[in-house]
Amino acid sequence: MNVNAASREMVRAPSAIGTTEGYMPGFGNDFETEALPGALPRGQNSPQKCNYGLYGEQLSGTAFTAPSHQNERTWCYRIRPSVKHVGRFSRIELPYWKTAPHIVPDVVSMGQFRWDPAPLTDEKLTWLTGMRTMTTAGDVHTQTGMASHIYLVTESMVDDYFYSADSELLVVPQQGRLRFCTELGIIDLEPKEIAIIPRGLVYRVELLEGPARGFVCENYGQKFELPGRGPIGANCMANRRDFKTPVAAFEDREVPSTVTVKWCGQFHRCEIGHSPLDVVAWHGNYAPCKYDLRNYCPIGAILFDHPDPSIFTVLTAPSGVPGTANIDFVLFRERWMVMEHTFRPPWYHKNIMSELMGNIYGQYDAKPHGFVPGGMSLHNMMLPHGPDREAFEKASNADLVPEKLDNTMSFMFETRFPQQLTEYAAREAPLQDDYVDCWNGLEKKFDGTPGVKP
Ligand SMILES: O=C(O)Cc1cc(O)ccc1O
Ligand SMILES: [Fe+2]
Repeated sequence: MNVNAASREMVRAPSAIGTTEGYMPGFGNDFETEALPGALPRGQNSPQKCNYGLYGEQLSGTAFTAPSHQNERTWCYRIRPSVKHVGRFSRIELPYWKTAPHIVPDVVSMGQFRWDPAPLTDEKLTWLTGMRTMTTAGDVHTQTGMASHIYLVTESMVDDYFYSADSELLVVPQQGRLRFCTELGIIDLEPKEIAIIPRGLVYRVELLEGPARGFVCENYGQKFELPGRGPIGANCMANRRDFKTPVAAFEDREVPSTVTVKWCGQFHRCEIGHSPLDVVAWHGNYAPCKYDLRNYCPIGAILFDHPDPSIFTVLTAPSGVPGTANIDFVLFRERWMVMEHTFRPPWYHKNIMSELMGNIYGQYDAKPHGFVPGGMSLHNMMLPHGPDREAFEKASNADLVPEKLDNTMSFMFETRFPQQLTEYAAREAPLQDDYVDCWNGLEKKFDGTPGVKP
């Protein structure tokens, strides 16, 4: 049966009761969904013959023997097994997408850096050709560390599919709208939302509204999960119910197509005669999802002092050392500042973790100017940083009435590993050569006499 041969639209499962159209709620839930009635086997994973002539196949996101609360896998019922979606591979180059370990001779990564937004372009760029690595950390071969990228997308991937064996991708759009057509369903993504694309999942990215620009955290390590809330309790921060996983969708397209695989930092491509997005039904807990950052409920200081930014963690990817993340994804969004007798912006500090930040929209309190939407900054391991002079003077002299920080959304990819700049970040991207001067004007106020100084 060729249900959908002529159409570019995938056949999507009807949404179940209680779901937003096209998505099922919950983070890490055990989902089940079918795009054709009866396609999902009942009561077992491997029937002798699957309905509709489908093939059963398991996608394992954790070791078979991972503890049950961490164990993630999904059972797919598909038109062809995945092994028919690959042929003979040949290596291709995507020169702007780099992988750790990647240390460029003559590029100095030790320091504080800031970039203006990567300029939008008329050049034809897809999700693959438009990916530009800014930093890498750790080592993909040992499944530790991460890379940060910016993407510029001006055209859709057509009959061209991709998966990363190296990593899960956390996508943070800043401009434009993208559609991720994946093996497990369709995710539409726009600024103020994020998506998680699991390791090994095949997809193509279509441009819904362009040009599109955004940030990506490529996680080589253990998957992102929700942070423990400790004494905060069972609610607030990111709530599980606000994550959305797509319902099953498939296409039965027999056209010349390509599949590109990222594997240990190299890219390999093969040609096949059909779309690999042919999963008609699936069940399991290893799946892509999206989350609307406007649902993030920040917790903060309600009397005095400025807490550590870990209170704003949306997602954390563990490193194996308890409490020390491979990556924390941290969100600085709209919130009230009410602290009394307090310097309210971030304090001056040096951090063993390295801090890669991006601005989605608005103004960030520690850097009122220069850190602009689409821009990025890096405060690398144990390099001091904090508010610029303007922010310091303003906050030191402000009338401490309750104040709403409005129209602001920045984020941080914070990793336990030092981040190495790519050649692109150091030489091609719009690096602000004068960034460190933002602290130059900080005055010596000390004059040896006691008392508060102007
Ligand atoms: O450096 C930054 O701007 C990020 C940050 C914010 C904050 O509120 C406290 C510490 C911190 O590193
Ligand atoms: Fe910081």
